[in-house]
Amino acid sequence: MKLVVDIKKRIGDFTLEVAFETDGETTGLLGASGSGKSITLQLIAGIETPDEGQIVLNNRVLFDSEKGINLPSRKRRVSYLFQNYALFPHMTVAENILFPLTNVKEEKRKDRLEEVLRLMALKGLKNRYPAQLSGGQQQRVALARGIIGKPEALLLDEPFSALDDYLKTTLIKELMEALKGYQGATLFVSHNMEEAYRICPKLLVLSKGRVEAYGSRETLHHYPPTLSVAKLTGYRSFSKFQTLSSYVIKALEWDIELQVENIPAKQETFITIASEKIYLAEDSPENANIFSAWINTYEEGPRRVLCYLTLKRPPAHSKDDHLEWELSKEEWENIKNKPQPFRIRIPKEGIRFLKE
Ligand SMILES: Nc1ncnc2c1ncn2[C@@H]1O[C@H](COP(=O)(O)OP(=O)(O)OP(=O)(O)O)[C@@H](O)[C@H]1O
Repeated sequence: MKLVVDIKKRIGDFTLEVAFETDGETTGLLGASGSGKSITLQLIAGIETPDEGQIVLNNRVLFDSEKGINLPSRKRRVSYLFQNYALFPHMTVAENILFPLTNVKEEKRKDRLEEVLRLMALKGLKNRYPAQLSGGQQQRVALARGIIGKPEALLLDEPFSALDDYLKTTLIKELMEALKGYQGATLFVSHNMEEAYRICPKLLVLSKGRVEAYGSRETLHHYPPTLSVAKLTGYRSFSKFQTLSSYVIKALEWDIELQVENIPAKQETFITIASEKIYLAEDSPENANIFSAWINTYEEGPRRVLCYLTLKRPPAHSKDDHLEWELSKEEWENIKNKPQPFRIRIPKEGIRFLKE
């Protein structure tokens, strides 16, 4: 199962120009608001038409501007589920879900219905009307309707945005199970990195209508190529830097010299450090990249504590020059009453160079 997209579309001042290929692995579409995620899905679904390019699904050409091919939505075998899913109010849950299954024998329809009702945790609700369902249940009916016809591509535009956290987690698990057996190409738009990470082995990051990064979730998390991808993937401390010698840089915001493993490329102008990759220096035999740090403020979560460090004696700092340090509750209990400053260590291998 393969989806190949190489398209261009101008809408007003906005230009979308994206090219990527996905296989059976679910791909998460991330990017700031207005970066072109929804339009990309609409172009693949056939709701909008590209100005130029090609869309090919499992060797079937859905769109080709040069050959003049533009299959209508209903013939694409693509299911597009968007935020404002519309259920038919006068139809029951079962009727809504079965709606796309025309020309299918009654027995098969029943089997498929039972299968998707189970998958979407909707058993017992099949005779209700949409108005008698919660927002989350309605969303699951829409998902069930989207997959009942076994589309070759499933395009999900923030399908869980209306759900509370608990239900969201449960449904994400269920959806992951369902998608394991699903053979089609799946694109999943999300604003939430953690949600996308849990569901999607591959991530595609859009920025201003272009592909800024595309790769496995592990690669993008460990080696974000740009400042905005790093922000999306959860990095929170950034500094401009100056190269002092081959393997020594000066982080300007934090005013420290750091030994690094790699020589930065020309276009790389920022560095970042993962907040969980900072350690107490006490127990370390290493002596590179050790600094005095004061905790300025901290936020205590249920399992982790986030400290905002300053590497200069307070109060000579601004909010921007903080270095974020994430600790487990256990580590926090160990250090919270110790006198400051602490000695912290920033391992060379935890430092990442970023393009702007
Ligand atoms: N029908 C339209 N007419 C004019 N401009 C449009 C239209 N639809 C979308 N746009 C513009 O195209 C750009 C991309 O929109 P799109 O909805 O794809 O973004 P998105 O990444 O899905 O954003 P969000 O995360 O906010 O949903 C935006 O700048 C938007 O204003």
